[in-house]
Amino acid sequence: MTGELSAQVAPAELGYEGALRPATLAEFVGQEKVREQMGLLLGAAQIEGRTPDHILLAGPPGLGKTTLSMIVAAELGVPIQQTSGPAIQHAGDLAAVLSSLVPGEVLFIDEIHRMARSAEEMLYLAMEDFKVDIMVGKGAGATSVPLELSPFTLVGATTRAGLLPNPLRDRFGFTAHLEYYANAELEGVLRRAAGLLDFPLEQAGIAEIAGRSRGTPRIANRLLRRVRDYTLVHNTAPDAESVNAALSLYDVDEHGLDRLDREVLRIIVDRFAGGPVGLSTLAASVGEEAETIEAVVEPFLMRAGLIARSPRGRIATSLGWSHLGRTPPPM
Ligand SMILES: Nc1ncnc2c1ncn2[C@@H]1O[C@H](COP(=O)(O)OP(=O)(O)OP(=O)(O)O)[C@@H](O)[C@H]1O
Repeated sequence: MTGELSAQVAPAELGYEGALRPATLAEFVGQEKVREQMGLLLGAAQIEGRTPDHILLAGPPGLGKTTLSMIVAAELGVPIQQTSGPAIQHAGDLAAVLSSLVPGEVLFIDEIHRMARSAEEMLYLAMEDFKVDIMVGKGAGATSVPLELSPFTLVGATTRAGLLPNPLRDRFGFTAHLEYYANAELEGVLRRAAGLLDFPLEQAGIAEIAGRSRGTPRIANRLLRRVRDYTLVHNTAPDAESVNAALSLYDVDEHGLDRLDREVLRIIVDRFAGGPVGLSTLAASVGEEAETIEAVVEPFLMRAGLIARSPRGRIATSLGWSHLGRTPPPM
């Protein structure tokens, strides 16, 4: 353990998300291509008795990046240390984590695009040669002392692969692009989770939740839990009717839009006459971080065809207008 910067992950991680995390590649539902690519990468490394190439996981939140990093460690039978870009403010923070790694260990850096620039530069050498140069002293008397590291596998996760500097991106031997899950895959995620929770939700209910989960397993699992709460408290059957009642109580509409999504859409339509609206104006209007709007809300609304991006900002499509029950202005 290296203080607050990283946390050793106990195998039986507690909590709802932890309990539902698949532990092996075989249990990981969907993302066929990524699973196959990853399986090859890990298999070849194991045959040759070396650490695999460093892995970059790119994609929107909640699609399984943290889960995959743990699977990499579990499949290789090695420990994992987790940290995140924002926790690495200085090169020294990174040096402390790197020097504590045991041979073969997986280092998971979430939101790697938010790491300090000085640390990024240290990481280049560490990834390539398992070495870092530590600066000792200040000013004219400062010298750099090389430090050998244990061989390790870096698993970086980012929602913004485009923000990574090229030299860093190039040092990952494999980039997995995680895509939103198809409804059939989400049904698989939900069936697995319902089984683990001992909740006999019928197929129509599973399909209903999948359709409202925005292609995201984390959301699917969260909605499943709300539905389970509902059936427990109201003593109703684990069926589609309970799903509809529970999800309307939690303001998740039939397309999976939640309160924030609808608010963003409503502001574009009502306050800005359909747009265009710039990201920062939009974020300020709904009182949310621009990053949340950009990484979570927008991709979903765009995928659903409710908004579009123009060079001057976001605009509501005619589908977006009609989703709110408004008539789009004539073109
Ligand atoms: N392919 C999958 N099969 C089954 N469950 C999954 C899958 N992917 C994700 N999950 C579940 O979804 C939840 C969220 O996954 P995870 O935390 O790995 O997402 P993430 O992409 O790392 O998100 P973030 O970037 O926000 O941390 C976990 O509870 C995990 O069990």
